[in-house]
Amino acid sequence: MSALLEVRGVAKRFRGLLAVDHVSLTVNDGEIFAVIGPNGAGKTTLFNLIAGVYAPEAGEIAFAGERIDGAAPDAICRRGLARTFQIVRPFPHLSVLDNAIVGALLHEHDVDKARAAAGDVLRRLELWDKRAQKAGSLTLPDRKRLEVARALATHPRLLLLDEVMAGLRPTETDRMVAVLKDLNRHENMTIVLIEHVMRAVMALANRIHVLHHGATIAEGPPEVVTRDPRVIESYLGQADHAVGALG
Ligand SMILES: Nc1ncnc2c1ncn2[C@@H]1O[C@H](COP(=O)(O)OP(=O)(O)OP(=O)(O)O)[C@@H](O)[C@H]1O
Repeated sequence: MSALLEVRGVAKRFRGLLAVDHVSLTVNDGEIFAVIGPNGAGKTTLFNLIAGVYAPEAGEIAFAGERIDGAAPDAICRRGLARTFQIVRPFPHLSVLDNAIVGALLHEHDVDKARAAAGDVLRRLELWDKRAQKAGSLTLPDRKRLEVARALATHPRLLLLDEVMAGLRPTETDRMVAVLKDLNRHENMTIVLIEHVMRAVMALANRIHVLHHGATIAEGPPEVVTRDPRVIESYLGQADHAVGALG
């Protein structure tokens, strides 16, 4: 397996607080890689560094062998690295289809082709029947799926998913897990997900990276990481997470 994303010793500080403390990780082509950790551990800030929202104060980030740290978010997205946001942000007054078209137009300047590509993505995410609905009127599970659809419409090689299971019921979580597994298996989509829903992490991830106070405390296959005493103490020991992880 070859490395698609390499993060080497990145750091980011907010007013003296080291939110990401010299973190390194490598995500291989075709892998599903999870980043977990307690609230405030630095997971979203790490995504923001990878996606170009912030430039790291230390370290380097390479995507497909080329440095991307310090590049603008749209330039990084154009290279094939798409992300969703923890707080879903579709354009509420646009239809579901138009939201997906906006994503597709990043690579495809022909509007008809962008529309066709957006339609493919909406069918895959089971949103085609709702294509004419305003995004703002969707239920939470549908908004979460639209967020993934918008990222996918940009035609990425790597998807960064920030808590796409949050607030979903178990059956809706299972649906999202099935969609992501299908994308990974049939499109060879590499996926990095931040996720608190351990049932989904265990069902999806090849490897898990654990952050605590901005720093890495463990990394490895799910069955190893979830037995690591430091991970149990800092994160999985919290009742909410233990149920899903160990049940
Ligand atoms: N823009 C910002 N300005 C100041 N502090 C910030 C900013 N963004 C994040 N932080 C702080 O950095 C730390 C890491 O936050 P971050 O959102 O990356 O954690 P997280 O692991 O994603 O948490 P959660 O699971 O709650 O989403 C926290 O202490 C947070 O308060």
